[in-house]
Amino acid sequence: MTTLEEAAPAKVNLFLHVTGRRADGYHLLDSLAVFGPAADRLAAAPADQLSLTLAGPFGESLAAEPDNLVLRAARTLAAEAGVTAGAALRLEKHLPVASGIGGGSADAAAALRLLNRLWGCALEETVLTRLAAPLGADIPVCVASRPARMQGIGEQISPGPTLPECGLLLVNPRVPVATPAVFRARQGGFSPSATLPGAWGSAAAMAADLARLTNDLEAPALSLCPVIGEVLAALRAAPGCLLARMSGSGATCFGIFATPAEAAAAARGMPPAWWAAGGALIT
Ligand SMILES: C[C@](O)(CO)[C@H](O)COP(=O)(O)OP(=O)(O)OC[C@H]1O[C@@H](n2ccc(N)nc2=O)[C@H](O)[C@@H]1O
Ligand SMILES: Nc1ncnc2c1ncn2[C@@H]1O[C@H](COP(=O)(O)OP(=O)(O)OP(=O)(O)O)[C@@H](O)[C@H]1O
Repeated sequence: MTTLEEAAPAKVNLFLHVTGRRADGYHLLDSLAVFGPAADRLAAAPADQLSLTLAGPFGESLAAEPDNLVLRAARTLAAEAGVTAGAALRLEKHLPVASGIGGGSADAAAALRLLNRLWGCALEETVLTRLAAPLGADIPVCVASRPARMQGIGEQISPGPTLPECGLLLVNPRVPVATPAVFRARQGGFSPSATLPGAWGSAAAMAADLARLTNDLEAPALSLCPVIGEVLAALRAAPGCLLARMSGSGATCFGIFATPAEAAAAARGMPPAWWAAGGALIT
């Protein structure tokens, strides 16, 4: 039987400015999303019914319920393409849940790509991106899983600067953080949109520019989950760390390094009770 597979890489917000708020309460953002160095894996085999099983180190933190984003994405695609077949889906969960690196969003986007192939729908990437938007603000950018600028509430996607080869380290203290609570805890006004170059020639140049920008959700997330401060301090103390910041609504924080090997070495130096993954940023 044919089994197809897709990787669902972590999404990392290198900066995240909250630039405004819509009448429906959703926030307008300006962010640069990049992907790597850890991923969930989704596999699909043909079947009459739609089903989902969970595996992997974080599989037990989720229930394979109908509201799992993978199944919601599958139903959305089937409805759009008029598919009546099912699929036996298996999600291997390597990314911590509710952690600011869009694990559920990456899984949903992977489901769209995977079932588009399994069911022979042949929908263009732009169509999958449009289908993704109502499922969650982070899902459109995860469809291509390529570095991209996110604006609007996340659905306006455009190419970001050309990125240098560099290393990325992700560290999560194993404390889940709920995205709506972080947006609610935010105080103060809005930030301007960022001005970005067309390309960064080195990790150091990228880190220097990013240091002038912020993650506006870092302060509210810290107020709800103080251990984030310890994660940031550990990253800043790691040899070769050029910049440390929180991703998305937290609690995962990232460090930028000149090389993937330095990021992987720094991962081995993090406290064993935390989740850490170091390697290459997908350019
Ligand atoms: C913080 C980010 O991770 C940055 O990439 C995303 O904006 C969040 O994306 P997400 O988790 O896919 O968000 P959704 O599942 O669509 O929304 C969860 C909740 O976050 C808040 N939310 C989300 C996105 C956004 N632009 N403004 C918001 O205010 C809303 O309260 C919403 O009910
Ligand atoms: N396949 C899935 N993987 C992870 N979470 C899922 C999935 N399906 C549904 N969810 C629900 O979505 C919520 C958010 O999970 P997710 O891991 O995507 O958050 P996040 O990393 O904070 O995302 P973001 O960076 O987009 O804010 C979880 O609380 C979980 O109950």
